[in-house]
Amino acid sequence: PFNTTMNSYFMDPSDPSYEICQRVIRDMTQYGVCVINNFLGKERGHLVLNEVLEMYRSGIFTAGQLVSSPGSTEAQTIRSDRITWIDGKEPQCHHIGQLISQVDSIILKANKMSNNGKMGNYIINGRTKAMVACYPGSGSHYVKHVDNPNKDGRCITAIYYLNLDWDVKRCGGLLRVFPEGTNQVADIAPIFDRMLFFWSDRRNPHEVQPAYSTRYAITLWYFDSQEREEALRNFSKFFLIK
Ligand SMILES: O=C(O)CCC(=O)Nc1cc2ccccc2cn1
Ligand SMILES: [Mn+2]
Repeated sequence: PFNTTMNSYFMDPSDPSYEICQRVIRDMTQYGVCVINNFLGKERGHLVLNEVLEMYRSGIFTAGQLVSSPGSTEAQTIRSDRITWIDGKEPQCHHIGQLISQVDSIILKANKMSNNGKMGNYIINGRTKAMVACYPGSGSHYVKHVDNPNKDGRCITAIYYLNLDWDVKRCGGLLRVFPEGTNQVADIAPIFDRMLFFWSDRRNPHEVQPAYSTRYAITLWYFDSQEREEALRNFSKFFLIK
């Protein structure tokens, strides 16, 4: 039901369209998940994809899961994506940077527009860097997990998919979300130019099923100001400054 079919061609980055923000607020409030297709439009979507392909070719991606015993095959059992973190200001990431600011403006505008200026009772004031991930496609997957199980401050997961002609029957790589409190699952194909938002906490355990083609995605996590501040306060007590 939350799988929107609206076309939201690339909007003016400084002022995302009102209806997109309304859609995000409605779906996040009702389902905790929101899918927007044709997020950037074909042309800009391809420009972002080309930058990601170029990065992957340059070999800056690292194995997703750093395990204690290096070289163990354990990484393959938890997740086998290859990732790299960027802030979008790197010279060869201009269009990825534009995507990031487009998502920023939608999230921040939706947060302001939602009732009492909070969306899901959060006040969003920051985010992580962008994590560019690639599943190499030899059955690579990600076991069921929660992004933020212990209140580290992240409240919204935003994932932009880049995979042309993706056919789940042939390529696998389905993102399956298990929304808390219902036995309904949400199956989301990682198709080109699709934007996905979901609450990062225990409401949305999810897994990536084995992928048999190379599968690219760019993820941002948005912080709730209060939860983040609390997390940093708790975290800092581990570093007693003499
Ligand atoms: O690509 C998708 O459809 C989602 C994949 C996914 O869940 N990725 C992911 C990646 C993560 C990397 C570091 C820490 C937590 C993480 C949680 N989730
Ligand atoms: Mn995840």
